[in-house]
Parts: sequence; C-alpha cells; structure tokens
Amino acid sequence: MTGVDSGPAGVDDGADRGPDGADGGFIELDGVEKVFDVRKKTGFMKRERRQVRAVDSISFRVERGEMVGYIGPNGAGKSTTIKMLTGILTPSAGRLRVAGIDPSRDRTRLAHRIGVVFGQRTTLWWDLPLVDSYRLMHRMYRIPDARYRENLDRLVELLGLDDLLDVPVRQLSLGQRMRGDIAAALLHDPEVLYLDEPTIGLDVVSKSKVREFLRELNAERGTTVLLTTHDLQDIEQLCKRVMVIDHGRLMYDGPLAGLHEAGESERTLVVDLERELPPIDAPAPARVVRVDGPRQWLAFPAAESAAPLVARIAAEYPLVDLSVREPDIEAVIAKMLHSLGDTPKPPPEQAERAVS
Ligand SMILES: Nc1ncnc2c1ncn2[C@@H]1O[C@H](COP(=O)(O)OP(=O)(O)OP(=O)(O)O)[C@@H](O)[C@H]1O
Repeated sequence: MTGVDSGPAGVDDGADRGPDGADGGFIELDGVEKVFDVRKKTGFMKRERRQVRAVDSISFRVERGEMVGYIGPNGAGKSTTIKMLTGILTPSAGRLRVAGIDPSRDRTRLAHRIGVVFGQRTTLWWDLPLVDSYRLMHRMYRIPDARYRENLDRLVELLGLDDLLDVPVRQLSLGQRMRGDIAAALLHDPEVLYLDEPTIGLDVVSKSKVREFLRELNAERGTTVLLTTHDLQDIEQLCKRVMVIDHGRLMYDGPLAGLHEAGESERTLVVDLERELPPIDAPAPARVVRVDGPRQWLAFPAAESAAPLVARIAAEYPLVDLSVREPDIEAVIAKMLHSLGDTPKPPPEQAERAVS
C-alpha cells in the first residue's frame, strides 16, 4: 500500500486536502443532530408521528492518525453517527466534515478516502470467491493496476488470506470473512477507517489477529480509525482515547483509564489454590467477592495493575493458576453514567402529533 499522504488509490478526486488535521480536526462534528420521523400505528386508521432524536448536538474532533473508541449502550446513536460520517445519512442540524468534505453532499468523493467495516454485515459478494470481490472493488474504485496488486499482496499477507482467495465468501468462517472484509475496506488506501463491531463473534485467536493488524495499520500508515465495539479489550488494546455516547449525547471523551475511574469499575482476579482455604487476605481495595472450593474471585480497581496483587498472593498462598477477567463494557458505562447522575431515561423519542 502507499503512504496515506499520497492520497487514496491514486485517484485525483479533487477533495479539499487543505485544512484537515491543521487547525481543525480530520473528523469534525459541531452540534450535529439527527432526528428521525417515525410513524407508528396506534389503532385502526390511526397513526402517531414521533420524532426520535438519535444524535443530539454532538461535537468532537478526531485528529489524523488517531484511533478512537466510540462506545455506548444499545440505541445510543453510534451507528447513526457512523452513517452520517459516511454520507449515508444527512444530519438534521450541525456541521460535519471528514477530511474537509461534507459527507452527505459529496458522498462519492468521500468514498475514495474512507473505508467501512460493519461486523454484522459483509460488503463482499456472497456467492463469489473472495478474490472476485476484490477484482470488482478494483474496478469500482478505479484503483491503478500496480497499486491494486501491491495492496492486495500486502493485505493478503498481513491478514493471512492466501488460502482463502478462491473460496466463495459464504463458505468462510466468521473470522475469515471479517479479515476478508477488512482487506476489502483497505484496498483503495483509505485515510480513515470506520469499524463497527469488527471483532463481534470472533474467537480469541481471530480477535487478536484483527487487533494486531489494526495496530500495525495505524502505526505504519497513520490510518485514522473510529471504532465502535461492545468488547472492552478492543478499546484497551487499540485506543488511547474513548468517547461514550448515551441517548445521542456525548457523555465522556478521554482516556480509557479515566472512564474506569469515573465508573469506578473493577476487574476480577480468579485464583485457583491447591486446596480449599479461608478467603484470601487481600490488600484493600482488593477483596474476595466469591469462594467456591479452591477457587476464589477477587475484585480490584480496573485502572490498577494486577501485578502487585498477584505477586502477594503467589508469595503467601499455594497458587495453582490464575486469570484476570475484564469488566463488561456495559457495566463500566452504566457505572460511569450513574456517577454523572445520568439516570435511565425512556427511549429518545417524543410524541410530536397524532395524525389520522
Ligand atoms: N432509520 C431509523 N428510523 C428511525 N429510528 C432510527 C433509525 N435508525 C436508528 N433509529 C433510532 O435511533 C436511535 C439510535 O440508534 P443507533 O442504531 O444509532 O444506535 P447504536 O448506538 O448504534 O445501537 P446498537 O449498539 O444497538 O447498534 C435508536 O433509538 C434507534 O431506534
């Protein structure tokens, strides 16, 4: 692949490359809103019109080369934001720019500069061998031949796709298909990659392959990544910065450690001892929360390292095995929102008027 600075896929798309990343951000949102009009049948011949405020006055900037987690509970407005960033949806209000381009006005021009991966859907042709999807993208994006071959070779190697190129997409496992989708999103050298649940349903090995690849992509090519996920380890291993959205509003923007602190979240150290013993005498704030035979569960602050606790237990107890369990992302967010005094609200909809 070529460097991001040389532009995507050698296509002179005429995009405004001037100000992005300079005084403004590479991705910029100012007071962006998205309101959906929804009609609901409420009786015979009676319909009610409602407004759903999916995104509510969101402002943020992402600089070129950043990897940012964009997380929140179900229905928070994450996918709606991503769809506005790709130009699929038009904001109801506010200003939005990606690489200086207004996505909904210049969707085609933007398409040459962004890549999108939806974990739950594929952009590949289901019945065709994997490589045929790539050939179609080669034409669609008008990628020069030499660059296409160079990019394909590199992605095939990095993502371990060599033996899969001639396999019809429908025969690929979920992890193989995901790697195939990521390659498809990157063939045209996009400067920004939107990832919506890229590790959903993958086994541990596939998850770590995908994460490793994304880390390398970001480090080597400076690709800007906006990542939506329900897996806290995706964020932990990939993103220095995380944004939390809830009911369409931005509730937190900062490092993951800060999110843990705000939510006072805890990790769990699961310890197997040689035999059944009384609860381990752990230094506060760590404490035993469960004992079952020789196995004990200790909760400790997620923002702290497990190392001192492990060292102490290893020195004082007959330790056989141990593992650390990460807090559930929903639990972290729920605690953080609670600590901000954000009590659960009804769905973001308001009855506007009834129509017959
Ligand atoms: N096309 C649409 N028409 C009407 N309402 C919509 C539409 N798309 C999304 N919504 C509503 O907007 C809100 C935000 O949805 P969105 O899909 O952006 O959430 P999300 O954070 O991506 O959720 P999830 O984690 O479940 O994917 C929800 O209340 C949803 O029902």
